[in-house]
Amino acid sequence: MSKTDHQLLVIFGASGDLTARKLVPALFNLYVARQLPENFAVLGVSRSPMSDEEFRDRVVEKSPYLEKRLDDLREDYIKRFSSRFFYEDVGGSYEDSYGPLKERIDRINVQMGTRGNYIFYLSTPPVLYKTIAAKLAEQDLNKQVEGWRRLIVEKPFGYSLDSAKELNQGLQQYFNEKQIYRIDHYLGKETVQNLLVTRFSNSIFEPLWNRNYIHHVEITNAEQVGVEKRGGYYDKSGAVRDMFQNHLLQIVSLVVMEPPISNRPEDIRNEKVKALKSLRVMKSEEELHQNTIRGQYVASEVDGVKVKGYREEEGVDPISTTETYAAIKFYVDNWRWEGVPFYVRTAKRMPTKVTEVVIHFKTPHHQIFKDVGMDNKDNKLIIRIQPNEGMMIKFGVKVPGQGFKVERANLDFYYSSLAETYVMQAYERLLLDAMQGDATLYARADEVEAAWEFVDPILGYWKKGANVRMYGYAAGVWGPEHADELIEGLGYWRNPGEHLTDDPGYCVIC
Ligand SMILES: NC(=O)C1=CN([C@@H]2O[C@H](COP(=O)(O)OP(=O)(O)OC[C@H]3O[C@@H](n4cnc5c(N)ncnc54)[C@H](OP(=O)(O)O)[C@@H]3O)[C@@H](O)[C@H]2O)C=CC1
Ligand SMILES: O=C1O[C@H](COP(=O)(O)O)[C@@H](O)[C@H](O)[C@H]1O
Repeated sequence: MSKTDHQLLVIFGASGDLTARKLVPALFNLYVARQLPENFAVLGVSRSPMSDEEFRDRVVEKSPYLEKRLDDLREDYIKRFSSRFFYEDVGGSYEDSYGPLKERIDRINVQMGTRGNYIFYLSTPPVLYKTIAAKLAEQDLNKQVEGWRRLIVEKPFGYSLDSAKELNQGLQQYFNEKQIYRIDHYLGKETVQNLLVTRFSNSIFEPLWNRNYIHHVEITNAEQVGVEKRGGYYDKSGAVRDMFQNHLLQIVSLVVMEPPISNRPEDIRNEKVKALKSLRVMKSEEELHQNTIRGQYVASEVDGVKVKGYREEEGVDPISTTETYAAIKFYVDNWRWEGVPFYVRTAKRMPTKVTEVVIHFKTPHHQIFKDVGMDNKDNKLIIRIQPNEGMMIKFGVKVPGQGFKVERANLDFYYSSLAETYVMQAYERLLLDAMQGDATLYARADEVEAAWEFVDPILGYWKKGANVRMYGYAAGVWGPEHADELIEGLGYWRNPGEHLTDDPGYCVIC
């Protein structure tokens, strides 16, 4: 295990939702698992005035997100964790001098023995990222003189290719790329990392991982919830910016990439960039029309409960044209993937929460059991990212008895079977990596820009509006039916249930 230096984590936007709901619970789990360094402190920064005690109450001692865990622990243990938290407000805006903040950081550094090692975590609205970086630099807080300095940036990384470039340049003016950690919480998921291990630590998958054996690749990211309380943010974003440009293209890059020469961060990230750059950018309106589908959930009833339509959600424009469903078909222009279609969809208000990658293998070239087999004889590898994380291979076997009746069987693995292994949540893993200076699971500037290169024309085409349909779909169904037509030759998506084995095409041998 890598060594974790003594350090101070400074969170900008510390009065916000992300800090309370994700960051502090992740730090707490690391603390309980004894993964935090001995000298570790957190300084929360926001505009709201708050004392250290009020901040400690809010994010630790009276936090609804820690409530259950705290009930099981001794009070002095919780107090010890909580006493590492401090708070400083930056006045009415983030634009005033950070002189007082620097003095506070210096004092905490001495008091807590954090040796000048600072992580600055930007969890504010993104418009402030560059300002905060500039203000930190004004106080030399970007300079690695006595300790190291790192900057973690929350998504979204831009709103378009141009704004992403502007943001990257803005940050790189003050921090060098090696100091910048762009967080994508999907990369912190064990099962997403397992894509690398499955592909590159086995000799049985990689020889088949190409156009000769793979018919198509299907990736589904479905959420049961709607936009919840984030309507204001989501309406300016939509499914493509919120999920596809970042999380799903990160998954695509891991499926598509060539084997890296080592597991060093830069070797892996170089291959991911190459993968993203090889996605065929759709240019003509015809291509965009044929290969992209957008939708929006409408009011309906799910299990007898009335569910609001997207346009009725709080913070959403009643005539909004923001998509809550996106399905995109595309190709990858390189030696390995030429001619293999990728189908990727993401949506809110689906029947269940599930994310999975399905590799559909080609049917055998010469089929001697054709007359006695099943309707659909393709082999599949299903990689379940969440929930009930695991993997399953579908293959044909002979039904015992006379003749050659073929049935499909499953070979499966569930992460839950590794019962003794503690599986870290995404933010735990990513925070710990940044604390240890490991950027493998963070997005590099060129990765983000390559993803935007692919996404920009889709959003541009949709924005034009004319002739681009917005399909309504009832909450609780698998999106617009029209999306099935995207999958040529198959005509339907795998609409998975909560469990890996929930599949209409699944059949046991009886
Ligand atoms: N919440 C989530 O689940 C996720 C959030 N993110 C990203 O993380 C970041 C933080 O998200 P979240 O915590 O939900 O955001 P919040 O809306 O809860 O706000 C975060 C902080 O920013 C400050 N703030 C809000 N509006 C302004 C403003 N106009 N000017 C200056 N400061 C402002 C607030 O503090 P104060 O008013 O006290 O200064 C608050 O502490 C965002 O970039 C978001 O996109 C990414 C993934 C998931
Ligand atoms: O980044 C985001 O991710 C969540 C989904 O994350 P998951 O880990 O629960 O799959 C999504 O709800 C949110 O809209 C988006 O901003």
